[in-house]
Amino acid sequence: MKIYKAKDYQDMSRKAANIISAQVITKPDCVLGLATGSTPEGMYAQLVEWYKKGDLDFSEVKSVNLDEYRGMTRDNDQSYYYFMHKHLFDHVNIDPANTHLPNGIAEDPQEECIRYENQIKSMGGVDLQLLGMGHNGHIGFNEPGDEFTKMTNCVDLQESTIEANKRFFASADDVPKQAYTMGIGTIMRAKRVLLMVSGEDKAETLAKALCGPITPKVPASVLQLHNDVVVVADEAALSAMK
Ligand SMILES: O=P(O)(O)OC[C@H]1O[C@](O)(CO)[C@@H](O)[C@@H]1O
Repeated sequence: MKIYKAKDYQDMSRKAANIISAQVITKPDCVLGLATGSTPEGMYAQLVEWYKKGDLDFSEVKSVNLDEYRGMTRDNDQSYYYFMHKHLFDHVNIDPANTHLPNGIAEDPQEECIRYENQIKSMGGVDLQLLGMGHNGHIGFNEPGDEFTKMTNCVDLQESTIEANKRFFASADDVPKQAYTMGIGTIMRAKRVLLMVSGEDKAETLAKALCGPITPKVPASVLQLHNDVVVVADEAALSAMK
C-alpha cells in the first residue's frame, strides 16, 4: 500500500487526478471504477480542466460506478447518475454508452445486482477503482457488518450514513433507505484501488482502516489485503496515524 499525504483538499484532488490521468494515458481503453460524494468532486474538476486543455482523451475509456440509491430516477439531482454527468461525463469526450451505473429503479433488485456484476465482468474487470470512505469506514455503500459482501448487492443504509448524506436532501426523511453497491469482493477484484480521504472527521476511522485489524466492522480495512492500493489523503485525514 502506498500512502501519499496531501497538504489539503485541493492538493489531494490534484494528486488523485494525476493518478487517474496516468491510468488513462497509459491505457486509453481502461475501465475506470468511479465514485461519488464530496471527496472526489475537486478531482473531477481537475480532470475536466486538463481535458479542456487538451491533455486528456476519454474517447476509449469505459466506466462503472460504485453505487446508486435504490428508487431514484436518473433525472433526480441527488442520483449518482446525475452527479456523474454534472461533474464529469457532460464535460469530457467519454462515450455515454461506455458509462455504467446500477439502475436505481430496476424492478427486481436481485436481478439488477446480477446484471451489474455481469456488466463489470463483461468489460474485463476494473483497471482502477476510485473510492471515497464514509465516516463509519464504508466503501461504496458497504456498511459495517458481520461479513464482507462478495458481489454487487442492495443494502439498507445505516442511520449514520443517512445522517451524513442528509445534507444533500431537504430532510433525513428524504434520504433513500437503500442503495445498490458493488460488493467488497467486486472492489477487491479491481486491479488497482485509489482511496481518497479528506478531513479530520475521518482521521480515526482512516487510521483503523489502514493500521487496525482487518474486519467487516471497518469495511475499508479489507484494502490491507489488496496488492495494489494507493491512498491519497490530506494531512487532516492522516492526523490520527501513529
Ligand atoms: O465523500 P463523502 O461525501 O464523504 O462520501 C464518502 C462515501 O460515501 C458514499 O458517497 C456513499 O455514501 C460513497 O460512495 C463515498 O465514497
